Amino acid sequence: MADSFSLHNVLDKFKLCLSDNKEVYIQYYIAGWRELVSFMNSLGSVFYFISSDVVKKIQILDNYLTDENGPQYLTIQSMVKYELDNKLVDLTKGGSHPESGCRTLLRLHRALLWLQLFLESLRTSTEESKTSALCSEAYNASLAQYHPWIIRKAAGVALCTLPGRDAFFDVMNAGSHQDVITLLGEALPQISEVYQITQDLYAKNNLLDLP
Ligand SMILES: CCCCCCCC/C=C\CCCCCCCC(=O)N[C@@H](COP(=O)(O)O)[C@H](O)/C=C/CCCCCCCCCCCCC
Repeated sequence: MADSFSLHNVLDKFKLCLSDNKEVYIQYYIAGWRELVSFMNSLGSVFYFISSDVVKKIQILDNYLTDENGPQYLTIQSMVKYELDNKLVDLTKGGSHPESGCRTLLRLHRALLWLQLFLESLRTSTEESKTSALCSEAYNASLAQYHPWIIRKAAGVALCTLPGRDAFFDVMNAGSHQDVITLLGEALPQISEVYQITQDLYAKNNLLDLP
């Protein structure tokens, strides 16, 4: 169990993502995902195949951020411009840039929609709600369409092991259940704004279907 995990940490990172002119800082975007990985690792080894994929994608983006062209990766907007201007994005399969920043971030971006839907359903859930059902519904409405059958099946098995609603709220480590619900209500619009800005940017540049 990651003792230091708190829902506050996740939400703080996503809050820091937006610059004054509404660009999305990659540094904080991946920091938010790191917090989520720490949460997922606390749920047990059955989630390892999911968290290891997220860790791999965080690492790819972190490498871009810290290499010599790091300043080009300050925000998602600057990354898109830099990679497209320099033909560093494979628009079809089999090119020479299979792990571009744009493609890698797109995978996390799609997962951010899942997170948004899941947290919103948790916020409005009742004591009878089952986290596994809420999580599956959010998954089916977002990420599942991009995953092959075998991944969807494995995700379904993992989701069955999720703790119940009360335990889940406790693991979020953000006060009483009412505190968690209030916090989610305050923070979800910010995650949603980060999602929407990225979605519009990718749509404008025809990047939503990168292989
Ligand atoms: C305090 C917050 C409460 C909730 C926190 C939950 C923490 C969740 C952290 C991460 C969630 C899932 C992120 C999944 C990212 C998937 C990226 C992806 O689509 N990768 C696939 C494609 O990659 P490429 O091959 O094209 O490079 C890859 O094939 C997928 C591998 C793993 C399977 C992903 C299954 C997703 C299941 C979603 C449910 C997550 C359950 C979390 C439990 C709360």
